[in-house]
Order: sequence, then structure tokens, then C-alpha cells
Amino acid sequence: MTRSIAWQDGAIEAVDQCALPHEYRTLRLSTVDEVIDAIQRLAIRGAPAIGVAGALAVALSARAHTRDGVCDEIAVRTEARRIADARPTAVNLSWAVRRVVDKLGGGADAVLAEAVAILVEDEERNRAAAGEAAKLVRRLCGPEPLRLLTHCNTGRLATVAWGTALGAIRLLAGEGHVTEVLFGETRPLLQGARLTAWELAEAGIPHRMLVDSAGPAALAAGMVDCVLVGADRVCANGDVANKIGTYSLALAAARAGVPFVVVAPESTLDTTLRSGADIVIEERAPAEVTAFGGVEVAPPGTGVFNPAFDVTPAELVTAVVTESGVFRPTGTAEERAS
Ligand SMILES: CSC[C@H]1O[C@H](OP(=O)(O)O)[C@H](O)[C@@H]1O
Repeated sequence: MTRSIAWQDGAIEAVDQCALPHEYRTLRLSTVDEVIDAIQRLAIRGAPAIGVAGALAVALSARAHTRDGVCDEIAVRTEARRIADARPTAVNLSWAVRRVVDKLGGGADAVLAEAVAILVEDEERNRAAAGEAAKLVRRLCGPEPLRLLTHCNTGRLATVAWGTALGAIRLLAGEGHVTEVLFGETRPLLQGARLTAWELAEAGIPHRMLVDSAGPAALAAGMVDCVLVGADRVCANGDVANKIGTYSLALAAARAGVPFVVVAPESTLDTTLRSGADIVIEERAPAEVTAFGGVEVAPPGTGVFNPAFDVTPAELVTAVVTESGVFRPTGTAEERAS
């Protein structure tokens, strides 16, 4: 499967996710600032993908700050902090940056080798997580072809390749287990409408798009057999931060008695955080909401609340599935519900 990001001739090459679905083009990024910009405007997006981009950006920094074979570690660490801070919610970014910074003692080549290792592992780990999730869904829902609901984009674009929740859907569809995939458009940046629609069409998987607020209605109408979503950070107690709109799907799934399965690599687990109350939720620019397709739709000066993510409490999550299988939250049932 084609990779969404690569290290090529001393620079990062990545699919420009802002251009899809109407244009498939590649960005070539050769400076830390170019990578930070690409992450912040979601040209590169998706928790695993931004982790890999962050790691490769540190490799760019280490190469730029190496003279006569000596790497200026202080300068690189300073830039690494800027890279890790590019977006606050997905733990994969800070996790990947920390992992490659730990290799600074071996110089720029060691940093690059670790970043490339993270890239290669990402594809393997997400394919394994998708496989574990597909097995669980079949166990939970039986052998009949399924009507699945997903949110945002968790496919090969959001990872190095294959995907997490959408990777599991891809596997289930390949085995003939999928009747239809419903997915939310994912306002305001339309990752569903632009990217998930593109991936499902490319894979030949039957699909229909919803406005985000129709997801709970589809669940209430009995149109869904299982919900599969990704994650940006999973806490020790099993609380899950994911794209805004995930929480309302989890509430509706619980009421409808439909399994709600989260699929993510272990790099998305953050057991240093006790619960979702500790997660920093990225708030983005009001203009993303007040304009649509470049046209102002709200009166000038309209106030906006634009969180990019929400937190789904563990008690609404049927299972968090990683490459190692079902994640076992720590803490008592009371702590998990807190
Ligand atoms: C496998 S991608 C995980 C996660 O990342 C997305 O957020 P964004 O598009 O803002 O980068 C979304 O929450 C996905 O579920």
C-alpha cells in the first residue's frame, strides 16, 4: 500500500491532505518550520501520521545543526520542543519526538535512523491493531455482513499506511463482512467528506456520508451494527480523546446497545494521564467554523467554540484495541467512571 509519508533524499515527502479529494499531490518539506506549518494546517494530519512527521522533523533539525560531524544538541532540543507543541492533543507527536531526541547522543544519523524506524513500525503496528479490531468486531457482531459507522479519517492518510479504525473496516470489507460504511463529514475541516470518502471509494467499499449530527440518529434508527473510531490519546483509565463528535456517537451507541470500538496503536496510549480530564483539547481558529468553502456564513463578529477533539469516558467505550489486543484500563470501575 502506498505510504502517506516518507523520507526521500534528505527531506520529508507527504501527501498534501488539504488538496484531497480533488487533487492528489505531494509536499516536499525540508525545514522544521515547513513541517510545523504542514501539521498545524492539517496538510499532514492523523495522530500516527503527525507523530512520524514530528520524528522526521527532528531528524531535519539534527542534520541542519550538525557541523563537522558535531550536532548542536541544545539547538535541536529547542526545535524539538516547538515540533512537539505543534498540536497538543495527539500524544503520538510528543511520544515520537521524545523517542528520537533520546538518540541525539548518537548524532544526526542515529536520530534519522530512529525516525525511519518509527515510520516503518507505524505501518506494521496499525495493520496489527486493525487486525485485532476486526477479530473483536466479528466476535461481538457475528458472521453476518455489517453496517459500520465511523468518524473523521482514520485510514491510510492518517497513518503511514493502512489505517486504524478504517484499517479494520478495510480488513472486514476484504473478508466480505461489510454491507455499508456510514461516516460523518466531520465539520469543520471535513476529514470525513474529503478523505474518508476518497479512501472508501478508492477501496471500493460501499459507503454513505452523513452530516455529523445524523450519526446519533442513524444509531437510534437501527442503521448501525458497530461503531469504529480512532483516537488521539487514551488515558490510563480508558478515557479516549478523539475528533469532536465522537462523544455524541458514543452516547448514542450506548443507548442503542451498539458496540463502540476504538482502534489505535500503543503509541496513542498515555498512561501518564489518569483520566480524560487531564487531556489538553486543541481549540482551533473561529474562521474554520464561521466560513464554509471560503465563504463567510456567519455574521461578522460571531463568537465560536471550536474544539478539535472531545473526550469519551471509558464507560461508553466497548474496547480500545491496539496491536497487542484489547487495552485493559487501570483503576477501579469507580475511578474509570470518574
Ligand atoms: C488514526 S488518526 C486518529 C485521529 O486523528 C484525527 O484528528 P485530526 O484529523 O485533527 O488529526 C482524528 O481525531 C482521528 O480519529
